[in-house]
Amino acid sequence: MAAPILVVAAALVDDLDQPARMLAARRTRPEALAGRWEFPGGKVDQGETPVSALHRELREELGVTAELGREVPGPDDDGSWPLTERYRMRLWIARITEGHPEPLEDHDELRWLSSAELHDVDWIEGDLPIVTALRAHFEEAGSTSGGR
Ligand SMILES: Nc1nc2c([nH]c(=O)n2[C@H]2C[C@H](O)[C@@H](COP(=O)(O)OP(=O)(O)OP(=O)(O)O)O2)c(=O)[nH]1
Repeated sequence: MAAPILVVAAALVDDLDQPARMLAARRTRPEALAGRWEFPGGKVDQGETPVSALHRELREELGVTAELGREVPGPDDDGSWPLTERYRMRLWIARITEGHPEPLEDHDELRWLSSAELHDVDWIEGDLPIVTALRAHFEEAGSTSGGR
């Protein structure tokens, strides 16, 4: 079987070091995924690096520029998260530096979720372990912020 296709995405947060809120996006297509929530991003095109693909996707989908923080490593050898048999995903924590996010392409709604709300939306199945990992990261960041 062919190697799974690489998707790149961002966990956009309000603050890279002390994240309190993260942006989730609701998909409009394909039909099987419409209405499910995900991390903004998309496939890496031929000739693109994963990081340049991610900047392009954020610009196209949300109309924003972002600075990337650390990558959230998944269990695969290349640091990716398995999504399905067809796709694997690398994910970076990121912060918007220019623009106000709008659901320009592929999404019809955006929501900023607090750490306690991270599981309140209907995530695409393959994203659930990532959301759980991020929640632990948010809580850890919160507990080291001196209760701020
Ligand atoms: N962007 C993104 N895709 C995800 C996530 N979780 C998940 O299973 N996927 C799947 C959905 C899609 O089948 C695939 C990514 O495809 P996409 O449709 O976002 O990629 P793209 O923007 O390059 O799409 P296209 O122009 O080629 O249609 O990965 C996620 O959190 N974010």
